Amino acid sequence: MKANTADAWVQARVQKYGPVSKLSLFGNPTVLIHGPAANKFVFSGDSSTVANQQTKSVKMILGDRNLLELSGEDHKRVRNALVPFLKPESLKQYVEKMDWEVREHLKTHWIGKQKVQVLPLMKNLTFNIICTLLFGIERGIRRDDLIKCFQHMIRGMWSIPVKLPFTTFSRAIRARWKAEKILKEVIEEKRAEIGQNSNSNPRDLISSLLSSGSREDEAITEEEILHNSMLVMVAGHDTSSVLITFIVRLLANEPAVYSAVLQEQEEIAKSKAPGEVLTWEDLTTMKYTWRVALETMRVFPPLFGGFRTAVRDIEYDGYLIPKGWQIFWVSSMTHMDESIFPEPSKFNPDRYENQLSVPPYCFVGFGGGPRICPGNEFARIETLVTIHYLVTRFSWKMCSDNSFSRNPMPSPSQGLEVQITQNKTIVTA
Ligand code: HEM
Repeated sequence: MKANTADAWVQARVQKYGPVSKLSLFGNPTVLIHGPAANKFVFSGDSSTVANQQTKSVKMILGDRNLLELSGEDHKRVRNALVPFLKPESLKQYVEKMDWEVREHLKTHWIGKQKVQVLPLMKNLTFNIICTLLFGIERGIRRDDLIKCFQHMIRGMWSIPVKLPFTTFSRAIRARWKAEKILKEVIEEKRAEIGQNSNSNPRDLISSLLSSGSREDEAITEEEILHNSMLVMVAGHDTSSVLITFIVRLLANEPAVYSAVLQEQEEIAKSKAPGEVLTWEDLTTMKYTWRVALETMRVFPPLFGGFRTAVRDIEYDGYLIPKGWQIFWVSSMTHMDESIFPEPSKFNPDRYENQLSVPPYCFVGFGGGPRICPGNEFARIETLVTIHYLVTRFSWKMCSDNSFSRNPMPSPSQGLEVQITQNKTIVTA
């Protein structure tokens, strides 16, 4: 994984052993499957066939009531509480806040600089966006403390769960308790606010969760709010920061795509008065830029794949998957299948001109079925707003080479160091 040999490794296995093969991963018997039918089988499987299962480290760090650990009715109930705030109708009103976060970030970290490292900066930006929009946590000591906690927690999620002092995992567990303490204070504050003004619409995800479910079968517990807040912070900022970073890398390597994105974004920038913010309507016109993002996700999916567990003996494609075995799905084999995406190595955003031309379960950057990423619209908005300000205000060229590793998210060499020049043509505010 680390040296980015994962795609080649999967391809070699499939060539040698065929579409279904068994192996041992993390000490567990595992079946590797791929392709649209496999994706459909994994994503649409119900809790009587496949269960979602994360590693022990992930479960201990995020808590056992987070969505990834839940199945059946429990999963449905918690997901139903989470989703309303992440729907386009709710997110529409937050474009202005997102716009403000991006401009503040650029003022602090890009303007006046000659070189920047894109990936760490994008992690900082997407974390701040989540804190403001989803958790209503203002800038300051509390937010800075949370960022530090989450950095340790994310490192620990991919480590071996050894609870000895000074291990990455132990540091992650200590950070997790500190993050939980901060989030508990935030929940108490939001609860008090709701108590004082029970008729107002929820302004962030925690308030929305606290206000959800008046019926007993809809209610979500405080523990579930905590564990899912931690999940959203991790799932939300790590993935989007990788996507934005790889778009920046791609735009440096593909001049024709860069010109087309710039033209689309300049049209919008020219229609604005100095300092005027982007609106939801502006985002709906950024069609080409979003196609570039989709194509970036096809070639460099932030999530390489994932795991499920067979709840009972299951027959798949003529093979028996025994109860308790891990099922490993990978996106790259489907995304690089030339019968679905002709000339798969060619970067071609026009593939998505007609969304219906991509058959179901073939583009799985956001997963599929009942566990499809509930943050996909949130990711779309933050990506488009960020790319708008980056291309209209800066030009860049890469300082580092084109290589990247996976740990397990794709991570460009030297965090993608780029040399930047500030554009003079568009008025900045
Ligand atoms: C480019 C950005 C993103 C990518 C590529 C991405 C990708 C994915 C994928 C592939 C899954 C399904 C995993 C599986 O079925 O095993 C998933 C699930 C999830 N994502 Fe995202 N995600 C992104 C952004 C976000 C954001 C911004 C949020 C929150 C605001 C979020 C929250 C979640 C949650 C909570 C789940 C678990 C859903 C469930 O189990 O029901 N993601 N994501």
